[in-house]
Amino acid sequence: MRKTPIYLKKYQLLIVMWVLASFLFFPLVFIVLDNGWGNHKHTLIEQLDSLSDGFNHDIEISLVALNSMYPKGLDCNEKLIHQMKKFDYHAKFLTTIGYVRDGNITCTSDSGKLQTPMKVEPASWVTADDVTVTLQQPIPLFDGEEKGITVQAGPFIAFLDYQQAQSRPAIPWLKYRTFGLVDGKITYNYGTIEYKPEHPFELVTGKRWFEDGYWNYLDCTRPSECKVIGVNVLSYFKTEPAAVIFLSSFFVIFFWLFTQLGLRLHQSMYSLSRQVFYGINGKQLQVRYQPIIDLDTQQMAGAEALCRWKTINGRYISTCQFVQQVEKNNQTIELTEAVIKTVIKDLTENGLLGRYRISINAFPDDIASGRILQVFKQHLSLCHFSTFTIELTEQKINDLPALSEGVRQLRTLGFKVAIDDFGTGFSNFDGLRELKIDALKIDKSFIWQAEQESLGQKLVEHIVSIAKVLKLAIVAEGVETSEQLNFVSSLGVDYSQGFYHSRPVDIKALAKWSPTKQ
Ligand SMILES: Nc1nc2c(ncn2[C@@H]2O[C@@H]3COP(=O)(O)O[C@H]4[C@@H](O)[C@H](n5cnc6c(=O)[nH]c(N)nc65)O[C@@H]4COP(=O)(O)O[C@H]3[C@H]2O)c(=O)[nH]1
Repeated sequence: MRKTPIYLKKYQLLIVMWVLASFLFFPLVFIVLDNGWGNHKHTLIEQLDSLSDGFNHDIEISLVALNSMYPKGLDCNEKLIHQMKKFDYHAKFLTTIGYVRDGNITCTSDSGKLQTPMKVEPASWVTADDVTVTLQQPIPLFDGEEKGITVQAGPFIAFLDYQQAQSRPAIPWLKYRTFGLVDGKITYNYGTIEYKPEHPFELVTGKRWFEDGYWNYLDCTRPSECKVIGVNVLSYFKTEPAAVIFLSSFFVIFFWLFTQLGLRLHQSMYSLSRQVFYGINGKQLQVRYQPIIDLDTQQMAGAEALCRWKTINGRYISTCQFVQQVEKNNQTIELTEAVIKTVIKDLTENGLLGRYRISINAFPDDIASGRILQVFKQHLSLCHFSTFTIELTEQKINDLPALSEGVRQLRTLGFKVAIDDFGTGFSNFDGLRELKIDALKIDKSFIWQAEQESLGQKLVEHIVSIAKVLKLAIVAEGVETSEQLNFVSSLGVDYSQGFYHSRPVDIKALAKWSPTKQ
């Protein structure tokens, strides 16, 4: 038996599809953002590089040049202060150059000779060229003092000019900041005002989406320096309506497509063909029994086993529709085996095995191939074979010689074989003779016409006379009224089956069934 697959409800499937759609849609948002600022990327990096070059250039020109001009240990004099002012004036990123003697700043380009020399704080880092960086160095400013980053080379110390290092970007949604690095620690930083990613060096993976409202890009290609460029996502979408239109159209298309796909999937998941494929099992398949009355004794001679099948939603569908689907799915033997197993179980549990003759519907091809016989041999002991009748519909006969052989084998082992719905298929004498069956079941459509004088009546009479010639037992199927019953009885029909006697019932009801109770 096949394992029942998971049947997702419509809303569950749609949720799965929408999650999938989001997985595909969000990369698109990244692509749009990436494209949006990608055009400006090179210009921006160039600008940042030139800022950085300018900054390094300032240090080089001012400090290194002053160093080569003035050795250590000088006293501050007018000439030195004047030189420092000159370099300070030309430097763009530096402000206030000072002279250090014995660990104290003794004069600066802004304040001249200091009344009280200012102590140089311990260096935060010393670079390979013996340049020291101090992060919290007090600096004399007007009457008071300010703390800032200083770079010291030799006796000269310079303060980073933050006014210069801060700028407003030309593109409102692009922000940037450059960080100087010594031994992996931040020294100076400059860039767009307000934009200071808190942990820029966690971004080493490259791009990370939505860090503090920015889509950040990290560029650490230069030694001792990293640039972080951020796209302000909200302001980008506010200023770029084309991107918004593009993304919203894609959003609608994506979700519409995936909704349609989900609905289609749901449809095929619940298709009759699939449900039948997995649904020939004890949960969905049941067997009902319709009594067959012996018209001589007026007693129940046996019953026909008729299957009932419900969908996974618990709705019963017409047996004919179900059987047709079983044939389309090539599951005929699977169905017959399931019915046979249920019938044997039902009969055994209710002490009816061997008490009544039970008719089982079978597909002619399964009889021809011997599969039916195999199934019976597998599930039932040989001594009970004679209490079963195998019914086959003449409409479905494909290979008459093979079927005759199958029928012969069944009968040899004790089964009775009957032709079901007789009159609706080939109904010819030669065929009947070749098959060597035991009984004929007259199709209900003829029985229903037989009440008044009609062609139907003549046909029933004709079928009965054929059956008698061939010495076959005759069953009238679909008997619904006393008139129909009287008519078939008067013709000498042996058995009657139909709603007049009983509708198909479950095994418990069959066990209690008696013709007088009806
Ligand atoms: N209106 C009316 N109907 C009556 C009356 N008496 C019996 N019937 C119905 O006629 C059908 C008789 O079975 P069938 O000719 O073998 O026709 C069966 C048989 O060909 C097929 N079938 C049913 N169960 C199985 C099965 O387990 N295996 C196979 N292979 N086919 C089956 O499906 C067909 C339809 O089965 P059901 O829907 O159960 O319909 C049953 C039964 O309920 C009556 O007085 N009035």
